[in-house]
Amino acid sequence: MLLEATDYLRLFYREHDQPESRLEVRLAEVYQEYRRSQTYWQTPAELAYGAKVAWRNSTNCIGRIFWQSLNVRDLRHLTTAEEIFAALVEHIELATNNGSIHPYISIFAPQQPGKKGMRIWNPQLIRYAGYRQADGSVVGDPEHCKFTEICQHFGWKGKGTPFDVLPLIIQMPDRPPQWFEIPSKAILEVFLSHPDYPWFADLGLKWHALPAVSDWRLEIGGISYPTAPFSGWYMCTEIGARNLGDVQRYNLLPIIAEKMGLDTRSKLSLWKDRALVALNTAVLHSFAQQGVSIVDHHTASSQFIQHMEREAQAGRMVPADWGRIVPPISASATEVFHTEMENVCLKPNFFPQQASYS
Ligand SMILES: N=C(Nc1cccc(CNC[C@@H]2CCCN2)c1)c1cccs1
Repeated sequence: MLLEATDYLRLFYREHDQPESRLEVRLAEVYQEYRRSQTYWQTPAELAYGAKVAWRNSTNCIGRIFWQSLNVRDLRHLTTAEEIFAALVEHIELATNNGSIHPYISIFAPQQPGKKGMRIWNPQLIRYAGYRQADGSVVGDPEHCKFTEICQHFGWKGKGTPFDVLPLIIQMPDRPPQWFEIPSKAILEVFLSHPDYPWFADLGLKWHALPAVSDWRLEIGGISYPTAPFSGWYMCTEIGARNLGDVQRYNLLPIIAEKMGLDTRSKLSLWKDRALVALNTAVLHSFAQQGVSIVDHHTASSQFIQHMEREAQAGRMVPADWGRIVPPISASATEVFHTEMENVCLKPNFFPQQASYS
C-alpha cells in the first residue's frame, strides 16, 4: 500500500508541477499516519485528481477525452444507508441535469484495513427489472432476473412492466442490506421513435438517460473505495446494439426486422444488420429530439483518437483494450478499429469486484 501511495503522490505532485520539497513533506505525513493506522486520509484534491486519473486509465472507455472535466463529489463522511441513498438520488439529478448530462462520480467511505467496505448491490444506479414468467419468457431485462428476485425477496414489489426501475440496495459494513425506491421524478427516460418509420413509436420502447456504474471499486494510491458510482452519457450502440439488441437482453431485432418488411428467414437479407442500424438511428434521433446527451460511435471513435494524440503530447501512452473500445456495430467503419492499442493496467483505476450477493 505504501508503495502505491508513494507512486500516486509522485504522480499527483508531478502533474501539478509542485516542487519535490512539497512532495517530501506530504510523504513524511503519510508515512507517519500509516505507521499509526495502517492507512491514510487523502486530501480532497488528491481524491479528486485520483478519480480523474482512474478514468484516464480505464482501458474499456472510449470517452476518455473528457477525463479532466469529471465532477467529483467527496462523500467519504456519510455513515448511514439513508443519507447515502439521498446522496445517490442527488447524484442522479445533478448528473442528469435535465438532459444536458455532466460526468459525475460520488466517492463514499474508503474500505478500512481488515474490514469489509460499504457496497451498493446494484450494477448501475438505474437498471430495469426482469420478471421470469411461468412459460420461461421474461418481461423486462433478462440480465436482471436474479437481482429482481433478490429485491422481491426483500419485499420490493415491481409493477411488472418491461421498464420497472429497480430499487437501490445499500449495505453498510457489518449491517444487513437495505432497499430504497428511487423517486421516478429523478429518472429521465427517452421514448424511442424513428425518423422514417411511424410504426416504431408504437413499439412502446424507451430507455433511461443516465448510465451510472455502481459496482466497481475505485483504487487510488493504495486506498480502496468500494462504493464510488460514476456516471456519464451513453454511446448509442450501448442501447441500440447491446441493451435492446442482444438476444439475451430485450432481443428486439426480429420484431424490428418484421416491421421493416425484411425476410428474416434468410441470412442473405442481412436483416439483423439492417434492424441494428434502424434501432441505433432511433436511439440517436430520440435522444437528440428530447434534448438528452448521447454520442454516436463514429464521433466517439474520433474523440478517442484525438485523446490518444493529446496524451502523446503530454508524454503519456493510452492503455486500451481494443475488444472493448471498438464499437459493436460498424466496427471497421470507425477509426479505432484500425488503431494499435496496448492493454496495460495502470493505477489509479476502477476494478470490477465480487458481486455482493451470491
Ligand atoms: N456510457 C457509459 N457506459 C458504461 C461505462 C462503463 C461500464 C458500463 C457497464 N458495462 C457493463 C457491461 C456488462 C459487462 C460488459 N459491459 C457502461 C458510462 C457509464 C458511466 C460513465 S459513462
